[in-house]
Order: sequence, then structure tokens, then C-alpha cells
Amino acid sequence: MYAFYSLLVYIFYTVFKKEEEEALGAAQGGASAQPGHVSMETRSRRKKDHTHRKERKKRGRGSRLSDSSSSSDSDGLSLSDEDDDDGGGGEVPDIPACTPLGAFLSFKQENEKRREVQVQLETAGKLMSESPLVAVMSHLLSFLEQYSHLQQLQQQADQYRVQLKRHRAQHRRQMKTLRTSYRQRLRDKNSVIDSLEEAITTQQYTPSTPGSNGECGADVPGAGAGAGLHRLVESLYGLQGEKSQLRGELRLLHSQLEQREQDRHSRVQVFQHQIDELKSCIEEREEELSRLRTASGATDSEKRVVCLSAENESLKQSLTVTQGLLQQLSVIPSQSSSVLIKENENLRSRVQQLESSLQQRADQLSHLERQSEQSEWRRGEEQRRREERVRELQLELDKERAKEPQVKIVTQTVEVESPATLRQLAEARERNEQLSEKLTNQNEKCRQLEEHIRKSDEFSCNLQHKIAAYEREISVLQEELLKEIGHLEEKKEEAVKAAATCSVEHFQSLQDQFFNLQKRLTALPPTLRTMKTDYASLRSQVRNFSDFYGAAITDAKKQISAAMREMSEANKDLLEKYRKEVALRRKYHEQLVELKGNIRVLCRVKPVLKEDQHEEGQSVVVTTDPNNESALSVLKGQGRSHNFELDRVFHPQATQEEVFQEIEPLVTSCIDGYHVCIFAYGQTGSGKTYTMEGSTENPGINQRALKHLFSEIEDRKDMWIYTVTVSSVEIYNEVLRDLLSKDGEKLDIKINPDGTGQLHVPGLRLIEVKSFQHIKKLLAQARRNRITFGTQMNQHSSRSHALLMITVLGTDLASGAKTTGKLNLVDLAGSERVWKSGAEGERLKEAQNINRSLLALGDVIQALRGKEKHIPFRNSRLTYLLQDSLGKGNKTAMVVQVSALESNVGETMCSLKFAERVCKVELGPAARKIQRGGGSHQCD
Ligand SMILES: Nc1ncnc2c1ncn2[C@@H]1O[C@H](COP(=O)(O)OP(=O)(O)OP(=O)(O)O)[C@@H](O)[C@H]1O
Repeated sequence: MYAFYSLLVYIFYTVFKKEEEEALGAAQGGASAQPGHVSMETRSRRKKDHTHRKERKKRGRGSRLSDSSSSSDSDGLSLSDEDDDDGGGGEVPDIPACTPLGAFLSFKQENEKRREVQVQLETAGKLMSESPLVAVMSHLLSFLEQYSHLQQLQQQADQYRVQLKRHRAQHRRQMKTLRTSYRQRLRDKNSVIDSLEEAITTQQYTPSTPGSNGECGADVPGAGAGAGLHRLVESLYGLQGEKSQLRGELRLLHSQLEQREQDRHSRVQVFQHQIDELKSCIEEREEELSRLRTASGATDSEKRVVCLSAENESLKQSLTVTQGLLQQLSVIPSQSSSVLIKENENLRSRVQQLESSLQQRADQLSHLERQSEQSEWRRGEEQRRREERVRELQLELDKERAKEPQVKIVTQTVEVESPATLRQLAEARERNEQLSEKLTNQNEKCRQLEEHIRKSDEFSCNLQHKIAAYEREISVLQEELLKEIGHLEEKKEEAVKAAATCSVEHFQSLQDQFFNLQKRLTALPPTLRTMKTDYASLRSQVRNFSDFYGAAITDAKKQISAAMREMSEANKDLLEKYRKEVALRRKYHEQLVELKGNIRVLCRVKPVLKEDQHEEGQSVVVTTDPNNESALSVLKGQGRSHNFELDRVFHPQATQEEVFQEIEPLVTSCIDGYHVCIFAYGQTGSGKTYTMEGSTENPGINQRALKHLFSEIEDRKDMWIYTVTVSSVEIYNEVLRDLLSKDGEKLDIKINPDGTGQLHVPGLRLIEVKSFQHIKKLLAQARRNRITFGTQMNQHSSRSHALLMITVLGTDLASGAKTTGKLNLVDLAGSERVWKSGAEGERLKEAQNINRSLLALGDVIQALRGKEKHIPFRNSRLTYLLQDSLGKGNKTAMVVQVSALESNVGETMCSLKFAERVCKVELGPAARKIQRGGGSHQCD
């Protein structure tokens, strides 16, 4: 079976290859142009893929991502072979073209280009798909398509991974810029604090001058100056409280900033963690993909194909052939692959949309993060400056506190030097007021700064919210992306599983077939050997047998020919004996018949003619026995049959000659001086006229009898002289008519006045005939003159009894003895049932007369049979006329005509029963009418 498939596939492959080459040659002006074109296109496509890949790699390098995961870029097994021009092609392991899979894939790619050219081979390709091997290869093809789809997905995953890395790098850059902006802000804050510090320094410088002056002028005591100093100290304490308050606030702000920084950091960590998770997820997918690629059914199938190819040369040939067939099969559009491609396109567009939206979100996020980092940095800087300023103010305050005893001394001094001190005090108060104003201004500035910090905090908070919202969006998008990837993975796994299962099943079945074939093949050699030995022995036997057979046949032939000779001799003897026996029996029978004077009764069965089949489907009820010429059986119906035993029965196919041969001896006896009567009896249409007269081509008893008479006369002419006279009459409605007379006058039967007592018909024409030709004319005339009409039973029914009376007067030349022989040949009118013949009027009268005369004949027969003294010959013209022939010492033969059809079974039974009665009639020994010397007498 497998060999058959292989042969079939090979034949198809050869045919299709040839047609394909012709088609390609016709379509592209040469068989060699197409492969080059295809390879060019393939190369250009490969180059495009390669350029795209290179760009991606450049981008990957540009981002300076040194993650270990970046090495996975080169993990994928791409369907598009890349050139190694740039030396970087080694990163992507190409499928070697020498492997079956590589050849298969390149074959497939070329086939995709040839599809349009090979449309005319679709029908043949469809036919080929019915082969199991082709089905397997189609499954392999679909599986490889799935595999290429998987590779595309992997490439997309790689792209996503690279994009994620790029996003991460961007985030890092943004974080860096945020940090720098934060530092910048801190620096700004420090500068603000420096400006405050300067202001405070200026404020300090102003009291230090009076202090130095006071030191100089301590000798000038004054009460106003002491109060001013006291207020100054109080204001300084107030300032110190305010500073400590500001410090607390700044600490609070600092802690808040730290908290926010921590939050931000934690968020960044969470985001980083999510990115890592995504990365690990992608890596897992990659691993899974690689695992699937290395351990999935495709590789197994491929390995199995290779193993199978290696195991069996025939399978290898089939695989090669199948590769060729793939060209044909590739033109068959795969609905599933087209759907997958469509889905893949949709997914690609969807992924692109998601990528673009993700890119936008990432850009916005980076921008916001940058702003946030800047604001945070500024706030940090400001806080730092404020802290430093507070610290310095604290130091100033401590210094001022440390100077307090001098002030008291100065105050005492002022009390002593009152006018100068008062003036200084006034000046100090003025300065104090100025400082107060400055402090107020500083406070205002601090408030403004605080307000600014608050606003920046709010802005930062808003930014954090936005970042959180964007992160949520990113997470949602990531989830969607993961879902899509998962969905694609599931589809891919399903497709891979289905293809793998299918291919495994088909390979299993192929393997089973292969193993079965192997088993058969292994079982075949011993069988073949035994067959060979058997054949050799048989051959030798046959060779010997031919000699043996020839000798045996020769012996057998000899034996058979000897046996046949013996048999034929014995048969000849037997046949001779049989013939003699039959002749003897016949002779004895005839002698017996002659002695008894029985009427010989013959029966002739009419063949079934077309015109007799008035009713369709009539069965034949009369059967003859081929082994018994005297038996006849009539099936009466309901399974009952009646057997008749007559002198001779003629089957339907009996010829006129056969019938006459039976009559011939009687005809001969006529020449010898006997009175012979032969009459035909039977129902109308049963063949009486046919038997007696016959047709021109096939004459009946009348012609044959006369012919025989003349031949006998001719034979005896040396010894006897014969005179033959002929007369013919018909009895129609009990009226005698001369059939040889032209006027057809009526005749009467009378006793001959010569005293012989014989019947005499005055006026009847007696025509002496010299030749057979003469008698033929007379017979034709008589036939013409006979009255016939058409009835339902016979279109040319004879409505009269016709008598051909032949008188043969013979003179023995030697003795002078005279013989008078008479031959009455009677064709009786048909016995018929009036209702059946449809007779009416004149025909009815005819029928009644016919039946009456036949009844009279029956009465005569009955009387003769009963050997009654009175025979009623005179009851009818017919019996009266036949008195000479039917009476004692005459030879009589009756031919009973019967129909074999079921519809005539009643008439047939009547006729045969009448024949049976006639059979038993004993006329006594026949007497020869001879005149010797002077007197005539009868001799037995
Ligand atoms: N043995 C036969 N072979 C062929 N045809 C026959 C045979 N016997 C009778 N026929 C045909 O049957 C038809 C009727 O036969 P035929 O006229 O001799 O019947 P019949 O007994 O004389 O009838 P009827 O009493 O009405 O005159 C004729 O056409 C005749 O040719």
C-alpha cells in the first residue's frame, strides 16, 4: 500500500514538476529565471529584515543597556535568513540550508512566490491532498506556518523588550535630570538663605558698630540707650524664637520632603519592580518560546521526518517528492493560516497603537518626573539654605547672648554719661527700627518663600498624582499587553499542539504502515524462497509431467481409440440389431395391423403460429415424447394430464416429408390394387388442408402421393402398365360438387349399374393423368374451386369436405392380370364449435352440416369398431362416398390434426378421443383388387 502511495506520489510529482517547469517557462520566459527572481526577492526581503534588526540593535546599543536580557535578542530562530555581511549576523542563528527544515522553509518561501503562476495546478494539487502523506506534509506546512507566526511573535516580544529597556533608560535619565534639578533647587534655596544671611549680617553689622562705639562710649551712660538695647535684645529673642519656629517648620518641611522623596523612591522602586516583573515575564515567555521551539512537536516532527528519511530510502524519496508537492500544496489557500495572519495583523496594529500610546504616556511621565525632580531639588536646596541660615542665625544669637554682660556695663556707663548715651540709644533705636523693618522684610521674604515652597509642594503633589495616574495607565496598558501576549501565546500553543498532535498522529499512522510493510517485507523473503523452491519443483514436475503427460495421453488415446473401435463395432452390431428389431417390430406390427385391418391413426401437432396467439400468454398444453413416437400428453388444467397412445405422433416441428413417409406404404399399396383411404380430421384451423394439400413450396400428402405413384409406375413400367385417373369432389352442405368441372355442377352418388355393387357418381369427371405436372395443374384447379370462407378460427377455412380420388388401373405385362387400386385423399371440413367459430346464417348452416357429416363418420367408426352388421355409411354423403375405402378389406389412415394451445384444449381432447376410438376399429385384413385371367377377385 505504501509502495503504491509512493509510486503514485512520485508519478504526480514528476507530472506536476514537468507542468510546473513548462508553466514557469511560459510565464517568465525560461525555467531558470524564476528561481533567480525568487532568490533575489528573498534576498531583498532578508536584507530588509536584517536592516530592521540592525536598527533595533543600534538603538539597543545607543541606550547603553547592558542588561543580561539584551542577549536574548539573538535567541530567536528567525524564518528570514540574515546575511552575515556586517559580521553581526552570527547573533541570530540561521537555519542551515542543508537541513531538511531549512530546505523545506526555503522551498516554502519560493512556493509563496510561485503561487500565482501555478493556479492551473490547483485541481491536481487538490487531488494530491487526498494522499495521507500529502495530508501529513500539509499539516507540517501549516505547523511551520504556525511556527513562523511564533517567530514573528517572538520578534515582537523582543521589540517590546527593547522598547521597555529604552523606556527604563529614559526613566533613569529623567531621574538623573530630576536629581540635578533638585540639587539646583537646593542650590537656589541656599542662595536665598545666603541672601538672608547677608541681610542678617548687615543687621548684625549695624549693632556691632554701636557696640564698638558703645565700648568706646561706655563711659557715657544713658537710660534710653539701655532701654533700646533691652528692646533690641527682646527683638533678637523674638527673632530667635521666630528663627526656631522657622527652623521647626523647615524641619517639618524637610521631613515632609524626605517622606515624599521616600514615597517617590518607593514608587520608583515599585515601577522598577513592575518593569522587572514584566521583563522577567517576557524572559519567561522567551524561554518558553525557545523551549517550545526546541522541544515542541515541530522539531519532533522534523526530527521524525529526518529519522524516517534516514531509516527508509523510500520514505526519503517520498519526503523529497513531498517537498516538490509542497509547491503544489502551497497554492492551496489555508483558511486557518489566513485567519491567523489577519488576526496577527490586527494584533500588530493593536500593539502598535498601544506602543504609541505607551510612548506618549512615557514621554509625559518623563516630563512630569523631570519637573518634579526640579521642584524637589529646588525645595531641598531652599530647605538646606534655610537650615544653614537658621544655624548661622543661631550662632549669631549665641554670640549676642555671650555679649550681654557688656551691654549691662554699658547701660551702667550710660547711666553715668547720660546725654551721649541717650543719643546713642536713640541712634540704636533707629537702627533697631531699621533692623526691625529689615526683619519684617525678611519675614515677608520668608513667608513668600514658604508660599513658594507650598506652591511647589502642591505642584509636586499634583505631579505625583499625575505620575500615579500615568503609572496606573501604564499598568493597565501593561496588563492589556500581557493579556494580548498571553492570548497570542495561548493561540500559539493551541496551534502548535494541534499541529503537533496531527503530525504525530499522521506520523504514527505512517510509522504503523511502515512497520506493517516492514513486517510484510520481512515475512516475504521466506515465503518467496518457499515459493521459488515450490515453483522450481513444480517447473521440473511440469517439465517431467509434459513427457509423462504426452506418453500417458498417447497411451490413453490408444486405449480410447481401441475402446472406441470396440464400442463402435459393438454399437454397429447393436444398431444393426436394433434397426432389424425395429424393422421386424414394424413389420410385425404392420402385419398385425393388416391382419386386424386396423385403421392407422396418426396425429400431427400444429406448431404455435403468430396468428394463433389471439390471447397473450397462452401456454402449450400438448406435449410429445421424443423417446416414444406414439405417445402424446395433454395437460387438461389443474395439473391433470391425459396421455394418448396412437400409431404415430408427429411433433410440431415435423416436416411434410416425415408425415408422407409414414403414409407412403399405403400409397404404394394402392398401386398394388388396394383401396386406400387417407383422411385428415381435426378442428378448424388445426392444419388439415396444410397436411393434405400443403403449399406450393411445401406440398402435402396429395402431391407427394401422386408423385410417389408416378415414380413407382415409372419403376414398374417394364412389368406393369398403369393408368391413373383422377377425380375431385367436395361435399358442401351435403351436396357433391365436381372440383375439376368448370361449371361446378351438383352430383349424386349412385350404385354402379355394371352390377359390381360399387358406388358410382354420374357426371363426375375422371381425368386420366400421364404425368405429375398434369396432376399438379388439376390439383391447383381443384383447390381454386373449393369453397372457403374466413372464420374467427381460420382466415381461409375450408367449408367443405374435399376428396381427391385417384384410381390406378394396372396391367401385368407378363400375366395380363389387372389391378384396380383406389386412393381417396380426404380433407375433411373442420370440426368446430358453432359458438366459437362465430358462425351465423349460411355459415351456421355449413357448420351444422359439417358437424352432422362428421357425426355420421363417427357413427360409422363406432359401428366398425363394434363390428356391427349394419354400418351407417349412408347417413351422410361423406360416409357414403368413402364406403369403398372405409369398409372391410380396405386400408385406411386418419391424420388427426390438433392444436397445442391451451385455448383449444377442449377440441384437442375431442379429436384425440375420436382418434383413440378410430384406433380400435378393425377393418379386417386388406384385400387386393386383382383380375387374373378372365375374372376379377379379391385376394388377401
Ligand atoms: N404444420 C404446419 N406448419 C406450418 N403452418 C401450418 C401447419 N399446419 C397448419 N398451418 C397453417 O395454419 C393455417 C390453417 O391451416 P389449415 O387451413 O390447413 O387448417 P384446416 O384444418 O384446414 O382449417 P379448416 O378446417 O378451417 O379448413 C394455415 O395458414 C396453414 O398454413
